[in-house]
Amino acid sequence: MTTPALEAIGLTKRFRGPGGHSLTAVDGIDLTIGSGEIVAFLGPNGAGKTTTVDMLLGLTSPSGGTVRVYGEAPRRAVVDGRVSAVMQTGGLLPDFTVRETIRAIAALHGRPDRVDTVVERAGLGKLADRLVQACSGGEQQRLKFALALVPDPDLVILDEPTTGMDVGARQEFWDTMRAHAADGRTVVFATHYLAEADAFADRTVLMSHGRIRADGPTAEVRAAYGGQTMTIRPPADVVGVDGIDRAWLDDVRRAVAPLGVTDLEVSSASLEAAFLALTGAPETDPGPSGAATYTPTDLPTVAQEALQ
Ligand SMILES: Nc1ncnc2c1ncn2[C@@H]1O[C@H](COP(=O)(O)OP(=O)(O)OP(=O)(O)O)[C@@H](O)[C@H]1O
Repeated sequence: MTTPALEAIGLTKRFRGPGGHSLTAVDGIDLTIGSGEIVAFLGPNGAGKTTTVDMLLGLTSPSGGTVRVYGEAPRRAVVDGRVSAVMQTGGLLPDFTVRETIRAIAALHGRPDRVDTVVERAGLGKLADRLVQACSGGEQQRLKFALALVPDPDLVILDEPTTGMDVGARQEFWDTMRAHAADGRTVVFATHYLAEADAFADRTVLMSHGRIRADGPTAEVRAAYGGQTMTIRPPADVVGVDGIDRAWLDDVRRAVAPLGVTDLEVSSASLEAAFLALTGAPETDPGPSGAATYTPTDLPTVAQEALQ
């Protein structure tokens, strides 16, 4: 059997919280990630993602449980260049250029041969001679990614890697990441962005309150927790400037079929629906767009049956 990239058993981290109370940030996580997987850790603020990542990298010691990276202690795997990370925090030297920064880190790793490859892989060719202080937040984030690639790691761990990037930069970043993963590398990233997990991860591990709430192929996590979504187009006379008439919507909740609804569409719910269902966040109000979306749990059984 091949050694997994990551294996955590009963991984736990407790902190001393305000007033001396113990706070369990990570609560007995079991997790195995194989080589070549792209895995998203998805969860709201305070779910325990960063604490988990810190333990996977040996930056903080678990209060309980074990973690192995390619069968080794995390610190050993980092020293051996098998794993590297792009973290939320961690500074860059503002007076260095992008290339000088990469050269310095490559020298530290004894890998000066990697500079050109890394500049190209991270798409930094045009920025190579720019001072770090003149780079945007997104460009600096990309530079951090480049630094993580210097030791040619088998596993890259990224904590909120696209923070500060606009939509275009985010897209470019993930294109780069895909190219990196294409030759069998393992990528694990923590994110708040549901769309990123949906678009880039084969597998999603959904965390809240320090526990894993769901773990599986991203499409399955979506299907299991998001169920299905029904989109309806109401008759024109019930749509006003303020949106769809509330009384009419109540009627729809009671019985969809007799009300002249057309263009009934049933589709897979978004990962967002899964996320909301799991984290217990309030449901969004149907906007004034003239169309309304409900999860089946909103609807009476009769309406759900009509959709089967
Ligand atoms: N050093 C620390 N001391 C005390 N409590 C901490 C410490 N680090 C994290 N925590 C607490 O542990 C919990 C989990 O935090 P963590 O940063 O792992 O969550 P997260 O999912 O990464 O959140 P975010 O998405 O906001 O980064 C939170 O309640 C946090 O306040």
